[in-house]
Amino acid sequence: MTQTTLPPTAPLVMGILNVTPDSFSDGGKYTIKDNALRQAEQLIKEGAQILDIGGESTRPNAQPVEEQEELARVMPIIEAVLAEFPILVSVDTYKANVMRAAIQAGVQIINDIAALTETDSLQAVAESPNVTVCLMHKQGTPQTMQINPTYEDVSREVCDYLQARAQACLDAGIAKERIWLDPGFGFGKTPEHNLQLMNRLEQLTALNYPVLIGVSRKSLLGAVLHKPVTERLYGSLALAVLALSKGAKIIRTHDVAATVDIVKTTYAVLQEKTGD
Ligand SMILES: Nc1nc2[nH]c(SCCc3ccc(S(N)(=O)=O)cc3)nc2c(=O)[nH]1
Repeated sequence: MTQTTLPPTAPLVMGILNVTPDSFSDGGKYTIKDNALRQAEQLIKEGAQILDIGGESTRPNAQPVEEQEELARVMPIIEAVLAEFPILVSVDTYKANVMRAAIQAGVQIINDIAALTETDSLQAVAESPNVTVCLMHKQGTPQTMQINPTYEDVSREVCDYLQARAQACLDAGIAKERIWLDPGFGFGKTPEHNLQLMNRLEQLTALNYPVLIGVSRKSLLGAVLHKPVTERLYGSLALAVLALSKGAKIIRTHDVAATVDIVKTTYAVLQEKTGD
């Protein structure tokens, strides 16, 4: 088959919209619909190209949320954002029926931390003709993943897992162009594991799928900077620049305006063009 080499597209910025009471770093500021929509508007104003809407916190030790509760949280926001704003929407869920409802409502991207391994989720995405899916690596569950993360070679094992999950999608009839990969920073990794994954990110981008990275404000930065989540912007930007320089294509972040500028700047260097 002749490979059509498409012109390189600028990396995308995915803004985080948590609609969870105990969300990772917003502290549940945006649990009610109008607050969530105000935050959506803010992220779009700052230049986000994608809004990632999640109804269940998956940070370490977070408690799972029942399907009905997750639907009640995310669906009104998904429907309102899709109706009001010209922006791509992803839903951060591992539940097949939440995926189906979100796809039905018109989301363009499924962001699955479980890489379509949960019951019926691969089928839910395969039923759609065009939704994009981000397959993320994690070891264990939010309740267990940080107890004692262990690998022989974390970069190799993460790449092998994601390649296998991508193959499962291809076998289910999901086109290669619809698949993104993500190493899952902080999902069953020690700080050293996260540093190795970042330092060897080329191993993942070499698989030739768009790579999404989510390092915004995560504990790797706490381990390096010894600062709270509210003071990890500069470290988050440093990691984003490194990931972009290694070929990452989507950056998931709380801090959209700052990330938009480092994406533009890094991309200008990589293209040797100002972008005007
Ligand atoms: N594709 C994709 N989706 C994501 N959704 C989330 S929610 C963040 C959960 C969390 C918070 C904090 C830590 S920690 N202990 O490293 O600070 C780990 C996980 N993240 C990601 C990510 O990366 N990719």
